[in-house]
Amino acid sequence: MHVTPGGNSLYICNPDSLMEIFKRRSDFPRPLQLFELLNVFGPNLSTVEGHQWKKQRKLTGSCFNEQNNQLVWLETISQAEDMIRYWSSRPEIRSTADDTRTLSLHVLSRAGFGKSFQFQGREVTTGSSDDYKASLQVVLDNCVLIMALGTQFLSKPWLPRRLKRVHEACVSFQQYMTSLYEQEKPSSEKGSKDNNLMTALVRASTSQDGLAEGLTEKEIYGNMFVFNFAGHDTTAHTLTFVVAFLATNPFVQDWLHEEIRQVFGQRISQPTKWVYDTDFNQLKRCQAALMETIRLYTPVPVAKWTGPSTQTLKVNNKTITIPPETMVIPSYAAIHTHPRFWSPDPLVWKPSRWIVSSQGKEELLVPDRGTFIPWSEGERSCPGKKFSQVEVVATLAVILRSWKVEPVRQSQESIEDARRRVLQQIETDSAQVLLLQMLHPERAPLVWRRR
Ligand code: HEM
Repeated sequence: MHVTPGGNSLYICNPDSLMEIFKRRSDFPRPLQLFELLNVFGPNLSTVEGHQWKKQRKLTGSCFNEQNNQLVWLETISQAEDMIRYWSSRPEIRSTADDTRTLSLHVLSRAGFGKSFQFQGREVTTGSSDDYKASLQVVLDNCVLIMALGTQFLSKPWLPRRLKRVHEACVSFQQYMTSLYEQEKPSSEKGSKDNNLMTALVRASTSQDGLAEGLTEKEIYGNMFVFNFAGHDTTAHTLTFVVAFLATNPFVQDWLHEEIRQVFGQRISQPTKWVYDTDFNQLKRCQAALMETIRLYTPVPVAKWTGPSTQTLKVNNKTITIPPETMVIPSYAAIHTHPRFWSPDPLVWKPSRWIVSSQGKEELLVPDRGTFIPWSEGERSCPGKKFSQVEVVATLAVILRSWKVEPVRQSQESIEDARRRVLQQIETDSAQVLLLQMLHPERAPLVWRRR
Protein backbone atom coordinates (compact mmCIF):
# COMPACT_ATOMS: atom_id res chain seq x y z
CA MET A 1 0.00 0.00 0.00
CA HIS A 2 1.38 3.39 -0.97
CA VAL A 3 -0.03 6.18 1.21
CA THR A 4 0.53 9.79 0.21
CA PRO A 5 -1.19 13.14 0.87
CA GLY A 6 -2.27 13.09 -2.79
CA GLY A 7 -4.00 9.70 -2.56
CA ASN A 8 -3.52 6.04 -1.76
CA SER A 9 -2.57 3.18 -4.06
CA LEU A 10 -2.82 -0.52 -3.38
CA TYR A 11 -0.56 -2.77 -5.47
CA ILE A 12 -1.88 -6.31 -5.92
CA CYS A 13 0.07 -9.43 -6.80
CA ASN A 14 -2.43 -12.11 -5.85
CA PRO A 15 -3.90 -13.84 -8.96
CA ASP A 16 -7.30 -14.63 -7.41
CA SER A 17 -7.73 -11.13 -6.00
CA LEU A 18 -6.76 -9.63 -9.36
CA MET A 19 -9.29 -11.72 -11.21
CA GLU A 20 -11.94 -10.68 -8.69
CA ILE A 21 -11.10 -7.02 -9.26
CA PHE A 22 -11.42 -7.42 -13.03
CA LYS A 23 -14.70 -9.26 -12.55
CA ARG A 24 -16.25 -6.70 -10.19
CA ARG A 25 -16.20 -3.97 -12.82
CA SER A 26 -18.66 -1.70 -11.04
CA ASP A 27 -16.92 -2.04 -7.62
CA PHE A 28 -13.51 -1.34 -9.17
CA PRO A 29 -14.18 0.89 -12.20
CA ARG A 30 -11.61 2.60 -14.37
CA PRO A 31 -10.58 5.96 -12.81
CA LEU A 32 -12.13 7.94 -15.65
CA GLN A 33 -10.64 11.21 -14.39
CA LEU A 34 -7.27 9.96 -15.69
CA PHE A 35 -8.65 9.23 -19.14
CA GLU A 36 -10.76 12.32 -19.88
CA LEU A 37 -8.00 13.75 -22.03
CA LEU A 38 -8.59 10.96 -24.52
CA ASN A 39 -11.89 12.62 -25.49
CA VAL A 40 -10.17 14.96 -27.98
CA PHE A 41 -12.00 13.63 -31.04
CA GLY A 42 -15.13 12.43 -29.24
CA PRO A 43 -16.28 10.17 -26.39
CA ASN A 44 -14.92 6.65 -26.72
CA LEU A 45 -14.48 3.25 -25.15
CA SER A 46 -11.65 4.39 -22.92
CA THR A 47 -13.47 7.37 -21.45
CA VAL A 48 -16.95 6.11 -20.63
CA GLU A 49 -18.44 3.76 -18.05
CA GLY A 50 -21.80 2.10 -17.35
CA HIS A 51 -24.46 1.88 -20.05
CA GLN A 52 -22.50 4.08 -22.47
CA TRP A 53 -19.45 1.82 -22.18
CA LYS A 54 -21.57 -1.32 -22.71
CA LYS A 55 -23.06 0.10 -25.90
CA GLN A 56 -19.66 1.21 -27.24
CA ARG A 57 -17.91 -2.02 -26.28
CA LYS A 58 -20.55 -4.15 -28.02
CA LEU A 59 -20.34 -2.20 -31.26
CA THR A 60 -16.60 -1.68 -31.34
CA GLY A 61 -15.93 -5.27 -30.21
CA SER A 62 -17.75 -6.59 -33.26
CA CYS A 63 -15.23 -4.78 -35.51
CA PHE A 64 -12.18 -6.53 -34.04
CA ASN A 65 -12.99 -9.77 -35.82
CA GLU A 66 -11.19 -12.43 -37.84
CA GLN A 67 -11.73 -10.59 -41.14
CA ASN A 68 -9.95 -7.59 -39.65
CA ASN A 69 -7.17 -9.81 -38.26
CA GLN A 70 -6.69 -11.11 -41.77
CA LEU A 71 -6.09 -7.55 -42.97
CA VAL A 72 -3.58 -7.11 -40.14
CA TRP A 73 -1.79 -10.29 -41.23
CA LEU A 74 -1.57 -9.34 -44.91
CA GLU A 75 -0.51 -5.75 -44.30
CA THR A 76 2.06 -6.72 -41.67
CA ILE A 77 3.66 -9.23 -44.03
CA SER A 78 3.93 -6.65 -46.76
CA GLN A 79 5.37 -3.98 -44.39
CA ALA A 80 7.76 -6.39 -42.68
CA GLU A 81 9.08 -7.57 -46.05
CA ASP A 82 10.05 -4.00 -46.92
CA MET A 83 11.41 -3.41 -43.43
CA ILE A 84 13.73 -6.43 -43.48
CA ARG A 85 14.86 -5.60 -47.01
CA TYR A 86 15.86 -2.20 -45.68
CA TRP A 87 17.45 -3.53 -42.47
CA SER A 88 19.49 -6.14 -44.32
CA SER A 89 20.69 -3.63 -46.92
CA ARG A 90 22.51 -1.45 -44.38
CA PRO A 91 25.77 -2.06 -42.52
CA GLU A 92 24.03 -1.23 -39.23
CA ILE A 93 20.57 -0.32 -38.02
CA ARG A 94 20.03 2.25 -35.30
CA SER A 95 16.44 2.95 -36.24
CA THR A 96 14.72 -0.22 -34.99
CA ALA A 97 12.31 1.74 -32.79
CA ASP A 98 11.46 4.29 -35.50
CA ASP A 99 11.00 1.57 -38.08
CA THR A 100 8.73 -0.58 -35.90
CA ARG A 101 6.65 2.56 -35.25
CA THR A 102 6.36 3.09 -39.01
CA LEU A 103 5.32 -0.52 -39.47
CA SER A 104 2.74 -0.26 -36.72
CA LEU A 105 1.39 3.03 -38.10
CA HIS A 106 1.03 1.53 -41.59
CA VAL A 107 -0.73 -1.57 -40.27
CA LEU A 108 -3.15 0.65 -38.34
CA SER A 109 -3.72 2.77 -41.45
CA ARG A 110 -4.62 -0.26 -43.50
CA ALA A 111 -6.56 -2.29 -40.94
CA GLY A 112 -8.03 0.80 -39.26
CA PHE A 113 -8.87 3.04 -42.21
CA GLY A 114 -8.27 1.04 -45.39
CA LYS A 115 -5.24 3.10 -46.49
CA SER A 116 -1.99 1.43 -47.58
CA PHE A 117 1.45 2.99 -47.58
CA GLN A 118 4.85 1.81 -48.71
CA PHE A 119 7.32 1.24 -45.86
CA GLN A 120 10.42 3.43 -45.89
CA GLY A 121 13.23 3.05 -43.38
CA ARG A 122 13.85 6.03 -41.11
CA GLU A 123 17.07 7.06 -42.76
CA VAL A 124 15.68 7.05 -46.31
CA THR A 125 12.30 8.60 -45.62
CA THR A 126 11.58 11.19 -48.27
CA GLY A 127 8.68 12.78 -46.39
CA SER A 128 5.15 11.76 -47.07
CA SER A 129 3.19 13.59 -49.68
CA ASP A 130 -0.01 12.10 -48.31
CA ASP A 131 -1.87 14.44 -46.00
CA TYR A 132 -3.66 11.70 -44.16
CA LYS A 133 -0.57 9.69 -43.28
CA ALA A 134 1.43 12.75 -42.32
CA SER A 135 -1.40 14.00 -40.14
CA LEU A 136 -1.96 10.64 -38.44
CA GLN A 137 1.77 10.49 -37.70
CA VAL A 138 1.79 14.02 -36.26
CA VAL A 139 -1.37 13.33 -34.22
CA LEU A 140 0.10 10.16 -32.72
CA ASP A 141 3.54 11.66 -32.13
CA ASN A 142 1.92 14.59 -30.30
CA CYS A 143 -1.08 12.90 -28.73
CA VAL A 144 -0.09 13.77 -25.17
CA LEU A 145 0.29 17.43 -26.12
CA ILE A 146 -3.02 17.40 -28.03
CA MET A 147 -4.81 15.77 -25.11
CA ALA A 148 -3.29 18.16 -22.60
CA LEU A 149 -3.99 21.36 -24.57
CA GLY A 150 -7.15 20.30 -26.40
CA THR A 151 -7.94 20.93 -30.08
CA GLN A 152 -9.80 24.15 -29.23
CA PHE A 153 -6.73 25.74 -27.70
CA LEU A 154 -4.49 24.54 -30.52
CA SER A 155 -6.56 26.51 -33.04
CA LYS A 156 -5.42 29.88 -31.59
CA PRO A 157 -3.77 31.92 -34.36
CA TRP A 158 -0.92 33.26 -32.19
CA LEU A 159 0.61 29.88 -31.36
CA PRO A 160 4.15 29.03 -32.56
CA ARG A 161 4.64 27.20 -35.88
CA ARG A 162 5.19 23.79 -34.33
CA LEU A 163 1.85 23.90 -32.50
CA LYS A 164 0.14 25.22 -35.63
CA ARG A 165 1.42 22.18 -37.48
CA VAL A 166 -0.10 19.97 -34.78
CA HIS A 167 -3.41 21.81 -35.14
CA GLU A 168 -3.36 21.40 -38.93
CA ALA A 169 -2.73 17.68 -38.45
CA CYS A 170 -5.75 17.40 -36.12
CA VAL A 171 -7.95 19.18 -38.67
CA SER A 172 -6.74 17.03 -41.52
CA PHE A 173 -7.13 13.80 -39.49
CA GLN A 174 -10.69 14.86 -38.57
CA GLN A 175 -11.47 15.72 -42.22
CA TYR A 176 -10.25 12.35 -43.34
CA MET A 177 -12.43 10.56 -40.80
CA THR A 178 -15.44 12.69 -41.81
CA SER A 179 -15.02 11.89 -45.48
CA LEU A 180 -14.73 8.16 -44.72
CA TYR A 181 -17.84 8.41 -42.56
CA GLU A 182 -19.80 10.11 -45.33
CA GLN A 183 -18.64 7.47 -47.75
CA GLU A 184 -19.65 4.56 -45.55
CA LYS A 185 -23.08 5.82 -44.44
CA PRO A 186 -25.87 3.52 -45.68
CA SER A 187 -27.31 6.39 -47.75
CA SER A 188 -24.03 6.61 -49.64
CA GLU A 189 -23.46 4.74 -52.87
CA LYS A 190 -19.70 4.76 -52.39
CA GLY A 191 -19.61 2.38 -49.37
CA SER A 192 -16.86 -0.25 -49.56
CA LYS A 193 -16.88 -3.92 -48.66
CA ASP A 194 -13.55 -3.57 -46.84
CA ASN A 195 -13.27 -4.92 -43.30
CA ASN A 196 -11.19 -2.11 -41.86
CA LEU A 197 -12.21 -0.89 -38.39
CA MET A 198 -13.68 2.44 -39.49
CA THR A 199 -15.85 0.90 -42.20
CA ALA A 200 -17.00 -1.86 -39.86
CA LEU A 201 -17.76 0.67 -37.13
CA VAL A 202 -19.88 2.89 -39.40
CA ARG A 203 -21.68 -0.16 -40.74
CA ALA A 204 -22.33 -1.58 -37.27
CA SER A 205 -23.56 1.76 -35.97
CA THR A 206 -25.79 2.77 -38.80
CA SER A 207 -27.28 -0.61 -39.68
CA GLN A 208 -28.96 -0.96 -36.28
CA ASP A 209 -32.54 -1.86 -37.06
CA GLY A 210 -34.01 0.42 -34.44
CA LEU A 211 -33.78 -2.25 -31.75
CA ALA A 212 -30.39 -1.18 -30.45
CA GLU A 213 -28.61 2.12 -30.21
CA GLY A 214 -25.77 2.79 -32.65
CA LEU A 215 -22.75 5.03 -32.11
CA THR A 216 -23.03 8.73 -32.87
CA GLU A 217 -20.75 10.26 -35.49
CA LYS A 218 -18.65 11.83 -32.70
CA GLU A 219 -18.34 8.50 -30.89
CA ILE A 220 -17.08 6.87 -34.08
CA TYR A 221 -14.35 9.52 -34.43
CA GLY A 222 -13.48 9.23 -30.75
CA ASN A 223 -13.09 5.48 -31.03
CA MET A 224 -11.03 5.60 -34.20
CA PHE A 225 -8.64 7.97 -32.45
CA VAL A 226 -8.43 5.72 -29.41
CA PHE A 227 -7.82 2.58 -31.49
CA ASN A 228 -4.88 4.36 -33.10
CA PHE A 229 -3.65 5.73 -29.79
CA ALA A 230 -3.95 2.35 -28.03
CA GLY A 231 -2.64 0.26 -30.91
CA HIS A 232 0.40 2.19 -32.09
CA ASP A 233 3.20 2.38 -29.54
CA THR A 234 2.01 -0.66 -27.58
CA THR A 235 2.85 -2.93 -30.48
CA ALA A 236 5.82 -0.90 -31.75
CA HIS A 237 7.60 -0.84 -28.35
CA THR A 238 6.93 -4.55 -27.91
CA LEU A 239 8.50 -5.28 -31.30
CA THR A 240 11.53 -3.18 -30.40
CA PHE A 241 12.02 -5.23 -27.21
CA VAL A 242 11.62 -8.54 -29.10
CA VAL A 243 14.19 -7.55 -31.73
CA ALA A 244 16.67 -6.44 -29.06
CA PHE A 245 16.21 -9.71 -27.15
CA LEU A 246 16.66 -11.70 -30.35
CA ALA A 247 19.96 -9.92 -31.01
CA THR A 248 21.19 -11.17 -27.63
CA ASN A 249 20.25 -14.77 -28.29
CA PRO A 250 21.18 -16.64 -31.50
CA PHE A 251 19.78 -19.92 -30.11
CA VAL A 252 16.28 -18.50 -29.84
CA GLN A 253 16.60 -17.14 -33.39
CA ASP A 254 17.52 -20.61 -34.67
CA TRP A 255 14.68 -22.15 -32.69
CA LEU A 256 12.17 -19.71 -34.19
CA HIS A 257 13.64 -20.14 -37.68
CA GLU A 258 13.21 -23.90 -37.38
CA GLU A 259 9.50 -23.42 -36.72
CA ILE A 260 9.08 -20.90 -39.54
CA ARG A 261 10.76 -23.32 -41.98
CA GLN A 262 8.57 -26.15 -40.82
CA VAL A 263 5.28 -24.21 -40.98
CA PHE A 264 5.83 -22.65 -44.41
CA GLY A 265 7.89 -25.36 -46.11
CA GLN A 266 8.38 -24.45 -49.75
CA ARG A 267 6.35 -21.27 -49.30
CA ILE A 268 8.98 -19.84 -46.97
CA SER A 269 10.37 -17.44 -49.55
CA GLN A 270 6.91 -16.42 -50.82
CA PRO A 271 5.21 -14.60 -47.94
CA THR A 272 2.39 -13.50 -50.25
CA LYS A 273 1.28 -17.15 -50.09
CA TRP A 274 1.16 -17.24 -46.30
CA VAL A 275 -2.40 -17.84 -45.11
CA TYR A 276 -3.73 -16.28 -41.91
CA ASP A 277 -6.43 -18.90 -41.25
CA THR A 278 -4.06 -21.85 -41.26
CA ASP A 279 -0.56 -20.47 -40.64
CA PHE A 280 -0.92 -18.04 -37.73
CA ASN A 281 -2.01 -20.65 -35.19
CA GLN A 282 0.87 -22.93 -36.06
CA LEU A 283 3.48 -20.31 -35.24
CA LYS A 284 3.54 -21.29 -31.56
CA ARG A 285 7.20 -20.44 -30.97
CA CYS A 286 6.78 -16.99 -32.53
CA GLN A 287 3.78 -16.46 -30.24
CA ALA A 288 5.95 -17.67 -27.35
CA ALA A 289 8.58 -15.01 -28.13
CA LEU A 290 5.87 -12.34 -27.91
CA MET A 291 4.40 -13.69 -24.67
CA GLU A 292 7.80 -13.97 -23.03
CA THR A 293 8.76 -10.42 -23.99
CA ILE A 294 5.52 -8.96 -22.80
CA ARG A 295 5.73 -10.97 -19.56
CA LEU A 296 8.97 -9.22 -18.63
CA TYR A 297 8.25 -5.85 -20.27
CA THR A 298 4.50 -5.32 -19.97
CA PRO A 299 3.79 -2.10 -21.88
CA VAL A 300 0.42 -0.83 -20.60
CA PRO A 301 -0.05 0.15 -16.95
CA VAL A 302 -3.53 -0.58 -15.61
CA ALA A 303 -5.28 1.14 -12.72
CA LYS A 304 -8.72 0.62 -11.22
CA TRP A 305 -10.08 2.43 -8.20
CA THR A 306 -12.67 2.14 -5.46
CA GLY A 307 -14.45 5.37 -6.36
CA PRO A 308 -16.46 7.04 -3.56
CA SER A 309 -17.17 3.74 -1.75
CA THR A 310 -15.31 1.45 0.63
CA GLN A 311 -14.69 -1.97 -0.92
CA THR A 312 -13.73 -5.33 0.53
CA LEU A 313 -11.49 -7.83 -1.19
CA LYS A 314 -10.42 -11.38 -0.39
CA VAL A 315 -6.65 -11.82 -0.35
CA ASN A 316 -5.59 -15.36 0.48
CA ASN A 317 -7.92 -16.24 3.34
CA LYS A 318 -8.36 -12.74 4.70
CA THR A 319 -10.89 -10.11 3.75
CA ILE A 320 -9.33 -6.68 3.54
CA THR A 321 -11.16 -3.35 3.57
CA ILE A 322 -10.06 -0.78 1.02
CA PRO A 323 -10.90 2.87 1.72
CA PRO A 324 -12.75 5.05 -0.82
CA GLU A 325 -10.75 6.74 -3.60
CA THR A 326 -7.94 4.21 -3.46
CA MET A 327 -6.17 3.31 -6.70
CA VAL A 328 -5.97 -0.46 -7.09
CA ILE A 329 -3.08 -1.41 -9.32
CA PRO A 330 -2.13 -4.83 -10.67
CA SER A 331 1.59 -5.14 -9.99
CA TYR A 332 2.74 -6.56 -13.30
CA ALA A 333 6.40 -6.62 -12.38
CA ALA A 334 5.61 -8.81 -9.36
CA ILE A 335 2.98 -11.12 -10.80
CA HIS A 336 4.77 -11.72 -14.11
CA THR A 337 8.05 -12.63 -12.43
CA HIS A 338 6.89 -14.27 -9.20
CA PRO A 339 8.97 -17.41 -8.52
CA ARG A 340 5.80 -19.25 -7.45
CA PHE A 341 4.44 -19.00 -11.00
CA TRP A 342 7.51 -18.59 -13.19
CA SER A 343 10.21 -20.75 -11.61
CA PRO A 344 13.00 -21.66 -11.88
CA ASP A 345 14.39 -18.58 -13.64
CA PRO A 346 11.61 -15.98 -13.65
CA LEU A 347 13.79 -13.04 -14.70
CA VAL A 348 15.35 -14.76 -17.72
CA TRP A 349 13.99 -14.15 -21.23
CA LYS A 350 13.25 -17.71 -22.27
CA PRO A 351 10.49 -18.10 -24.88
CA SER A 352 10.70 -21.90 -24.69
CA ARG A 353 9.03 -21.79 -21.24
CA TRP A 354 5.81 -21.10 -23.18
CA ILE A 355 5.91 -24.31 -25.18
CA VAL A 356 4.43 -27.48 -23.76
CA SER A 357 4.15 -30.80 -25.46
CA SER A 358 0.71 -32.30 -25.95
CA GLN A 359 0.32 -35.63 -27.74
CA GLY A 360 3.63 -35.13 -29.46
CA LYS A 361 2.68 -31.63 -30.65
CA GLU A 362 3.94 -28.29 -29.42
CA GLU A 363 1.25 -26.18 -27.78
CA LEU A 364 1.34 -22.75 -26.17
CA LEU A 365 1.34 -22.77 -22.37
CA VAL A 366 -1.87 -21.54 -20.75
CA PRO A 367 -0.65 -19.82 -17.55
CA ASP A 368 -2.61 -20.22 -14.32
CA ARG A 369 -5.55 -17.85 -14.01
CA GLY A 370 -4.46 -14.33 -13.09
CA THR A 371 -0.71 -14.95 -13.41
CA PHE A 372 -0.33 -13.43 -16.89
CA ILE A 373 -2.51 -10.38 -17.59
CA PRO A 374 -0.71 -8.00 -19.98
CA TRP A 375 -3.88 -7.32 -22.00
CA SER A 376 -5.87 -7.08 -18.75
CA GLU A 377 -8.77 -9.44 -18.07
CA GLY A 378 -12.54 -9.43 -17.79
CA GLU A 379 -15.03 -7.36 -19.73
CA ARG A 380 -12.74 -4.37 -19.96
CA SER A 381 -9.74 -6.22 -21.32
CA CYS A 382 -7.97 -5.13 -24.49
CA PRO A 383 -10.12 -5.51 -27.63
CA GLY A 384 -6.95 -5.25 -29.77
CA LYS A 385 -5.24 -8.29 -28.19
CA LYS A 386 -5.42 -10.54 -31.23
CA PHE A 387 -4.70 -7.60 -33.55
CA SER A 388 -1.39 -7.03 -31.75
CA GLN A 389 -0.56 -10.75 -31.58
CA VAL A 390 -1.10 -11.19 -35.31
CA GLU A 391 1.04 -8.12 -36.03
CA VAL A 392 3.99 -9.19 -33.88
CA VAL A 393 3.91 -12.85 -34.96
CA ALA A 394 3.66 -12.03 -38.68
CA THR A 395 6.56 -9.58 -38.33
CA LEU A 396 8.73 -12.19 -36.59
CA ALA A 397 7.97 -14.81 -39.22
CA VAL A 398 8.99 -12.43 -42.01
CA ILE A 399 12.16 -10.99 -40.49
CA LEU A 400 13.49 -14.35 -39.27
CA ARG A 401 12.62 -16.46 -42.31
CA SER A 402 15.96 -15.78 -44.00
CA TRP A 403 17.87 -13.40 -41.76
CA LYS A 404 19.54 -13.27 -38.38
CA VAL A 405 20.45 -10.34 -36.24
CA GLU A 406 23.30 -9.51 -33.91
CA PRO A 407 24.62 -6.43 -32.11
CA VAL A 408 27.29 -4.35 -33.86
CA ARG A 409 30.49 -4.95 -31.89
CA GLN A 410 32.30 -2.06 -30.27
CA SER A 411 36.09 -2.00 -30.68
CA GLN A 412 37.83 -5.05 -29.15
CA GLU A 413 34.50 -6.46 -27.99
CA SER A 414 33.70 -10.14 -28.52
CA ILE A 415 30.27 -11.04 -29.86
CA GLU A 416 29.39 -12.60 -26.48
CA ASP A 417 30.29 -9.35 -24.73
CA ALA A 418 28.24 -7.39 -27.26
CA ARG A 419 25.23 -9.60 -26.55
CA ARG A 420 25.69 -9.16 -22.81
CA ARG A 421 25.92 -5.39 -23.29
CA VAL A 422 22.62 -5.25 -25.18
CA LEU A 423 20.94 -7.46 -22.59
CA GLN A 424 22.17 -5.15 -19.87
CA GLN A 425 20.89 -2.17 -21.80
CA ILE A 426 17.42 -3.73 -22.05
CA GLU A 427 17.44 -4.37 -18.31
CA THR A 428 18.80 -1.03 -17.14
CA ASP A 429 17.75 1.46 -19.79
CA SER A 430 14.01 0.75 -20.08
CA ALA A 431 11.36 2.72 -18.23
CA GLN A 432 7.74 3.73 -18.16
CA VAL A 433 7.34 6.91 -20.23
CA LEU A 434 3.67 6.76 -21.15
CA LEU A 435 4.18 3.05 -21.82
CA LEU A 436 7.09 0.85 -20.83
CA GLN A 437 9.78 1.19 -23.49
CA MET A 438 13.48 1.01 -24.24
CA LEU A 439 14.74 4.55 -23.67
CA HIS A 440 17.63 4.58 -26.14
CA PRO A 441 17.38 1.63 -28.52
CA GLU A 442 19.54 3.56 -31.03
CA ARG A 443 22.51 3.11 -28.67
CA ALA A 444 22.60 -0.57 -29.53
CA PRO A 445 23.02 -0.68 -33.32
CA LEU A 446 22.15 -4.02 -34.89
CA VAL A 447 23.26 -5.80 -38.02
CA TRP A 448 21.04 -8.09 -40.06
CA ARG A 449 22.61 -10.85 -42.20
CA ARG A 450 21.22 -13.46 -44.51
CA ARG A 451 21.27 -17.00 -43.08
C1 HEM B 1 1.07 -5.30 -27.24
C2 HEM B 1 -0.03 -4.67 -27.52
C3 HEM B 1 -1.13 -4.26 -26.55
C4 HEM B 1 -1.20 -4.37 -25.18
C5 HEM B 1 -0.17 -4.98 -24.23
C6 HEM B 1 -2.46 -3.80 -24.77
C7 HEM B 1 -2.91 -3.74 -23.45
C8 HEM B 1 -4.11 -3.18 -23.06
C9 HEM B 1 -4.57 -3.13 -21.69
C10 HEM B 1 -3.81 -3.66 -20.48
C11 HEM B 1 -5.79 -2.52 -21.69
C12 HEM B 1 -6.68 -2.25 -20.49
C13 HEM B 1 -6.33 -0.91 -19.90
C14 HEM B 1 -7.12 -0.64 -18.64
O1 HEM B 1 -7.92 -1.44 -18.19
O2 HEM B 1 -6.92 0.45 -18.12
C15 HEM B 1 -6.09 -2.16 -23.06
C16 HEM B 1 -7.23 -1.50 -23.46
C17 HEM B 1 -7.50 -1.15 -24.76
N1 HEM B 1 -6.76 -1.49 -25.88
FE1 HEM B 1 -5.02 -2.52 -25.89
N2 HEM B 1 -3.12 -3.35 -25.88
C18 HEM B 1 -2.36 -3.62 -26.99
C19 HEM B 1 -2.68 -3.35 -28.31
C20 HEM B 1 -3.86 -2.79 -28.73
C21 HEM B 1 -4.23 -2.59 -30.12
C22 HEM B 1 -3.39 -3.04 -31.32
C23 HEM B 1 -5.44 -1.95 -30.12
C24 HEM B 1 -6.28 -1.48 -31.27
C25 HEM B 1 -5.95 -1.56 -32.54
C26 HEM B 1 -5.83 -1.74 -28.73
C27 HEM B 1 -6.98 -1.11 -28.31
C28 HEM B 1 -7.38 -0.98 -26.99
C29 HEM B 1 -8.59 -0.27 -26.57
C30 HEM B 1 -9.57 0.45 -27.49
C31 HEM B 1 -8.67 -0.38 -25.17
C32 HEM B 1 -9.77 0.20 -24.24
C33 HEM B 1 -10.79 -0.89 -23.93
C34 HEM B 1 -11.91 -0.49 -22.99
O3 HEM B 1 -11.76 0.43 -22.21
O4 HEM B 1 -12.99 -1.12 -23.04
N3 HEM B 1 -4.85 -2.28 -27.92
N4 HEM B 1 -5.06 -2.59 -23.88
